[in-house]
Amino acid sequence: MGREACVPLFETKQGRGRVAYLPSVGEEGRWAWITLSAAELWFGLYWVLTQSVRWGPVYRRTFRDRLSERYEDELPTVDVFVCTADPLVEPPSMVINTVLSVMAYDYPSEKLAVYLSDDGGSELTFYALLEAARFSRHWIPFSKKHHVEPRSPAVYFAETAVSGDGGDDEWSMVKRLYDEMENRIEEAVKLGRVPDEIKEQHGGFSKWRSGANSRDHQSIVQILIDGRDPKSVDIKGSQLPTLVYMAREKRPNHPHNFKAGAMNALIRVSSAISDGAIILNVDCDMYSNSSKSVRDAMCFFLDEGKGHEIAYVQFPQKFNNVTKNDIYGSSMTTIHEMGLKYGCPVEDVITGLSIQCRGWKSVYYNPKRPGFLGIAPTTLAQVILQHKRWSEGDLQIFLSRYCPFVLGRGKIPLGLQMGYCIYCLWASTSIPTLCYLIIPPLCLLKGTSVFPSVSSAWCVPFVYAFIAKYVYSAFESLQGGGTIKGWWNDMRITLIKRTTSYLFAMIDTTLKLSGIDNSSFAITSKVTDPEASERYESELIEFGGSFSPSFAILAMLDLHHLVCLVFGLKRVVFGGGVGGFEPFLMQLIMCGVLVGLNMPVYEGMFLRKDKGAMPGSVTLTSIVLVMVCVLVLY
Ligand SMILES: O=c1ccn([C@@H]2O[C@H](COP(=O)(O)OP(=O)(O)O[C@H]3O[C@H](CO)[C@@H](O)[C@H](O)[C@H]3O)[C@@H](O)[C@H]2O)c(=O)[nH]1
Ligand SMILES: [Mn+2]
Repeated sequence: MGREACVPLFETKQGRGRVAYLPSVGEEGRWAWITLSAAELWFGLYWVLTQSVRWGPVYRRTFRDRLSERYEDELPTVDVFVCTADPLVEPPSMVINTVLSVMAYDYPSEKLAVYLSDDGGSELTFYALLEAARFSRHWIPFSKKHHVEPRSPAVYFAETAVSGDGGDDEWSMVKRLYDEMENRIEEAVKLGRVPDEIKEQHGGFSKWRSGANSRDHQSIVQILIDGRDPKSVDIKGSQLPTLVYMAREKRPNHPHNFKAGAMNALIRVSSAISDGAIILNVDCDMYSNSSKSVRDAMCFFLDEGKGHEIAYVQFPQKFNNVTKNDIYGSSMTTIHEMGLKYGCPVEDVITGLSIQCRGWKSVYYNPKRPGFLGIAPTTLAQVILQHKRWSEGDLQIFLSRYCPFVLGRGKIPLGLQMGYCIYCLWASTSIPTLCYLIIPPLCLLKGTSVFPSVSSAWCVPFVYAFIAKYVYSAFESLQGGGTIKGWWNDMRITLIKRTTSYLFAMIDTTLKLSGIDNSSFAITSKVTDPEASERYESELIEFGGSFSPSFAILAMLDLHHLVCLVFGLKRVVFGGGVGGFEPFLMQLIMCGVLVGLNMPVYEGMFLRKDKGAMPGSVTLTSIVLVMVCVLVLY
C-alpha cells in the first residue's frame, strides 16, 4: 500500500450553526461568525425592547356631552401655539390654513387665543396672517353654522367641491373670498416681498427694518385680533378669538434652540396677553382635522377622577398626503410628545419624558377621526433627513443624563422606559443591520457558508425567527389598516433608514461627543414641485437631485446584493464545491429577498429616465466601487 492510503476516505465538516460552532482561529469565516452573532444578539435585545409597546395596549374614548353638561360655563382658557420657521419650505398659505382651522374650534371664542411663532421673521408670513385675520370674520361663523369639517378652508373647499356642494350661495361666497385671499398671498410669495400699497395699509409692516433677515432680527409681537376688545367680532357680531403674530429676537451668535426656543418665547408672550390655562401646540402643517379636539382634550384634563394628574394629551402624528401603499413608511405610529426642553433637536421627546418623570401622567388619544393631519415628506432625501434628525436627537437623549433608564428609574414604569428606548436606540441599529446586509451576501460570493445547512436541525431557529418576525409584522400592518404592499414598502424603507439616516446619526453623534460638530434642525420641506408630486402620487421613489452620500450607500448596498446573488448562484450551480447547495440555501434566499425588496432602487438606477431617477453620478460611483470590491474578493 502506498502513502495515499493514509489520506482519509471521508471528511466530516460541521455545519455552521451560530450557537453550535465557532470556526477556530485562522479558519475561514471566523470573523463573519463573530460579527453576525453579535448582530443577532443585539437584534434579540432590541426585539425585547420593542415588546414593551405591545404588552398592554389601551383604547380611550371621551364623553363630550358629559363635559358640556358639567363644565360648559367653566371651560378653561386655551392658548394655541403654531410654529413656523421658513416661508419657502412652509408656504404662508399653508400656515394660515392651520391657523384658521384652530381659530374655528368648537370652543368658546373668548376662551381661545391663537399665537403664530414665525422663526423666519418673514413679512410674507405676517402678511398672510393679516389676511387670515380678516378672512376669519367670515370663515368662523360659516364653519360653525354649517358644522364644517375639517376647518382648514383649503382642505374643506377641495373636498366639498368634488362632492357637488358647490350650489350653496354662502358656500360660493366664502370660497370666493378664500380663493381671492389665497391668490393675493401667493402673488406676494412669488414676488418675494409684500407690495408697497399693501404695506401702507397696515402699520405693522413698519416693524421690519431694512437689513433684518431670518437669522438676525429684533423681536416683533403684534396682536392682530384682540379677543379682550368687545369690538373684535365676526360678520355675525360674535366674539372672535385672539390672534397674535410673534417673531422672537434672533441673533447669529446666539443659539435659538429651534422649535423649543420658539415655544418658550410663546409661553412668555402669551402669559402677558391671554395667559391660557392650557396650551395646545401644532406644527404649521398640522391643521386641525376635528373641531372637537380641544373638547376631547378637556375630557381628560377636567375628569374628576384622574384629571388632576394628567400633564398632557398627545394625538398621534398623522398625515393627509400618505399614498395607499405608503412608500416612505410615514404612517408609523410614533408617539411624540409636546414640550419645551432645550438643547436637543427632538425637544418633544425629552420634554415629554421629563414631565412624566416628575410624576405627571400623559394621555395618548387616538380618536377614529384623526385630530390633526400634517404633511409627510414626499421625497426620499427628505425622509432620510428627517429620520436622521429624529434618531440623532433620540440617541443624544440616550447618551445624556436624560437616558430613560437613568432618569426614569423608579419614577416611570419599566415598560415606558423601554418604550422610549426603542426610539433612543434607533440610530444604533445601523451597525448590526449593515453587518447583516453586507456579510452573508459577501460570504456567499466567496463560498463561505454562514448559516446552518437546511438539512441541519440548527436551521430551525433561524427559519422560525425569520418567519415569525415577518408574518407578525405583516399581520400588524394589515391590522393597522395598511396593505401587504405597504408592509413590503415599509421593510424597504426601514432598511434604507437604518443604513443611511441612522448611520449618519451615529457618526454625527460621535463627532458631537468629541466636540467637532454642532446640533442643527433641518426643517422638513412642505412643498414639492408638481412633477415630483405626481411621481409621489404614483408611488415612485424620488431619488432625483445631485450626488448624495446616502443615495451612494443605498446604491452600493443594493448593487452588492445583486452581484452577490448572481455570482453566488453561479458558484452554487456550476461550482459544485464542497458541501453543495444546502449550506448556502439560506444565504441565497436572503440575497434573493433583498434583491426583490430593492427592485425600485434598481429601477431608479438603470431603467427610469424621469427627473426622480437615481442621479447618474451615484449610479456610476456605486458600480465602480462595487466592481472593485468584487474583483478584489472573488
Ligand atoms: O428653528 C425652528 C425649526 C423648526 N420650527 C418648527 O418646528 C416644527 C417642526 O418642524 P418640521 O421641520 O416640520 O419637523 P418634523 O420632523 O415634521 O416634526 C416632528 O419632529 C419635531 C422634532 O424633531 C417635533 O418638534 C415636531 O412636533 C414633530 O412634528 C415646524 O412647525 C417648524 O416650523 C421652528 O419653529 N423653529
Ligand atoms: Mn413636520
